[in-house]
Amino acid sequence: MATTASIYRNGNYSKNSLITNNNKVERPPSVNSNPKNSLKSKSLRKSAPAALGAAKDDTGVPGRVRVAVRLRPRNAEEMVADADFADCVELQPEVKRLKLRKNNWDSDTYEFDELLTEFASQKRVYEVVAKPVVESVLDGYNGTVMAYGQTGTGKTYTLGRLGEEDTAARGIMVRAMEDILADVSLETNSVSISYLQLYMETIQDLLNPTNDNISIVEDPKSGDVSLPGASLVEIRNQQSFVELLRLGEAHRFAANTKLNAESSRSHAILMTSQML
Ligand SMILES: Nc1ncnc2c1ncn2[C@@H]1O[C@H](COP(=O)(O)OP(=O)(O)OP(=O)(O)O)[C@@H](O)[C@H]1O
Repeated sequence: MATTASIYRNGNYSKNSLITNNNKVERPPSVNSNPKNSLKSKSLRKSAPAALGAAKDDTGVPGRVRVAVRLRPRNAEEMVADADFADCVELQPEVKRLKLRKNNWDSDTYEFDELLTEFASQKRVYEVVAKPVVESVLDGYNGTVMAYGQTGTGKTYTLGRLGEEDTAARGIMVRAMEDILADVSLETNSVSISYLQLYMETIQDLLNPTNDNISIVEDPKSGDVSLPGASLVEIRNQQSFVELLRLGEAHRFAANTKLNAESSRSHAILMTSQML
């Protein structure tokens, strides 16, 4: 099970979106004090009458973190083992709740903004989770889409699939850039990306691997966080974007885990900026 969080915030001269693949973190990441370009913790709400009331009141509050959960289908190994997710997870899409069964007599229920079952298409996931953030970025706000979950739960699948053989499999990054490029004129605007990985406490440039210790700079006055050492590459068209993603992916640190033969092992961060 992977969760995705979407955040929208006001921006200044440029419009930025941040798409991250947050790997193997046991606890939600800490909340950044800077609202712009920030990675924020997901707001899992345990279902209780008061919490449900608060969630309804929250709807439409600008800048609120929205959290969706996606259940992936069983993989080949799980099929062979005849694993049954229903033993521990029950999705209740009509009320957007997920029940985690601890044992036969004890369970916890959580409420999400969106629940995506194993039958949810990549298109549906994009439209529910990321499209609103992309639209908000095109309106001049900063936005972040973050995937979070245990190894093998489908973060890379959800965000990073290029969908070259099967266009229906295109993930959030490819679909987001398609929508950005459909909206802007590259004759008058410029769209650029940085693509990075966070591994073993250092940030490496996936578009220029020799640049392997990028520092994080925080403006003491505004609290804005930036990575001045990261390559910023201008996008000419969708094809050039996909080529950069492929280049970056080739530089990503990967190794197998017990649960995923092609585990990414690092946090990937794609940043796009649109300059007016
Ligand atoms: N919704 C889905 N539909 C079909 N297959 C999926 C889905 N989600 C994930 N998978 C498959 O499950 C496997 C693990 O997915 P993925 O590599 O995206 O996990 P991950 O969370 O990025 O793992 P890691 O953190 O180890 O990098 C892959 O083979 C992927 O193709």
